Amino acid sequence: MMEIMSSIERRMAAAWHNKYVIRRAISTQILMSPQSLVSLDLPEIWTAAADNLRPPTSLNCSNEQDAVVIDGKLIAEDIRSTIATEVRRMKESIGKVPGLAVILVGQRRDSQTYVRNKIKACEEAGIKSLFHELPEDCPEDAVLSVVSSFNEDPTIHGILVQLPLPQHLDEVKILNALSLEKDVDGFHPMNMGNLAMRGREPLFIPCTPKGCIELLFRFGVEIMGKNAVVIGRSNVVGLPTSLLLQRYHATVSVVHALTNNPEEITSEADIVVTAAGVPNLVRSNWLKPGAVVIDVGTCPIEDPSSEFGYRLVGDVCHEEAVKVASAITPVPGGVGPMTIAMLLSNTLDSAKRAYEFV
Ligand SMILES: Nc1nc(=O)c2c([nH]1)NC[C@@H]1CN(c3ccc(C(=O)N[C@@H](CCC(=O)O)C(=O)O)cc3)C=[N+]21
Ligand SMILES: [Mg+2]
Repeated sequence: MMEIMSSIERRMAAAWHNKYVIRRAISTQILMSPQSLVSLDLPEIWTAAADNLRPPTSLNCSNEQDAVVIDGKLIAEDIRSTIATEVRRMKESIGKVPGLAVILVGQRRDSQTYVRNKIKACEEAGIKSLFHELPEDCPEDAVLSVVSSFNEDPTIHGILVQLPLPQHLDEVKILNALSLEKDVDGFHPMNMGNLAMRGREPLFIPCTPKGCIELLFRFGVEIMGKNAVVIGRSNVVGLPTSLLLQRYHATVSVVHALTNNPEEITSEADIVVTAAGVPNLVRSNWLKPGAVVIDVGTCPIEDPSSEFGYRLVGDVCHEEAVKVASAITPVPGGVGPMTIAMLLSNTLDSAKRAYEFV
């Protein structure tokens, strides 16, 4: 009994500590923390962050309080405005701008929305974008030839093949065809391999994982030595996120559809990143009090009241989780906008590399 009590006490203390650290981080805007994956001139970003980000109205540290809802949209806007400034500086000093090519095969409505958002974000940041649309039933050669023409185009520094591709196309073959230097999604096997291996650096970190880690950095969440659980093992989110968390010295477990006791494993985590695509998968009993929860799930569910006929929900039962977690990202308005900001960041980095512009 004694032991059980002290274990509960330890958890409560940890919960309180987490909330305290995060609230203090927000109140003093540790958003000023020198750590960032957006490789821009640090002093500039951090000044901009201090100006643009408003702290939440209540900074009480009491354990009864709901989790801080991490405003990914606001942080993404801040990053995008910093990128816009960099693009302007590049244009003024060398007369060049970064260029992104987006290839969309087929007519998926969600893909069309994401692609439109990406192109709009490029425009706002002063990044040139080229959009190439191909029909659902187009042959593989047609996609490969578009990829190869963008590979050759010196004004294009990033190429994005919107996933998922239609069934008849070989995704591995198409992603392999991208020039490594232009793989701003970071999905090329060479980039992924370099992300996985110690002592190596990938040219690009995949956008969604990079956005998740950036949110942790900006909220002053310590990663080193913490238990992190990643739910999902997809090539685009789960796998690279687990690798990235290991790079920052977390102890990482990956939970997936065939895991025996996912809630038990997840409830040990200080940091939970969930990318399963299953609405309401993560309930309050999955969470350790004070955990930081990054919800990557984007499941379109039918909603006749929305103008598009659907709306996006995450993997986390938000109403329950806010009562237990210390910080949580919403869907929409959390990781999604960060993904786009990181795509622009990778495209800018790529252009800087191509022109040797510092
Ligand atoms: N090659 C490739 N690269 C990708 O990065 C890629 C992809 N394929 N295929 C699909 C997924 C999904 N994805 C999202 C990007 C932005 C939002 C986003 O901005 N979401 C907004 C809401 C958007 C809305 O309301 O429709 C939000 O969460 O607030 C969501 C999802 C990128 N993906
Ligand atoms: Mg995804």
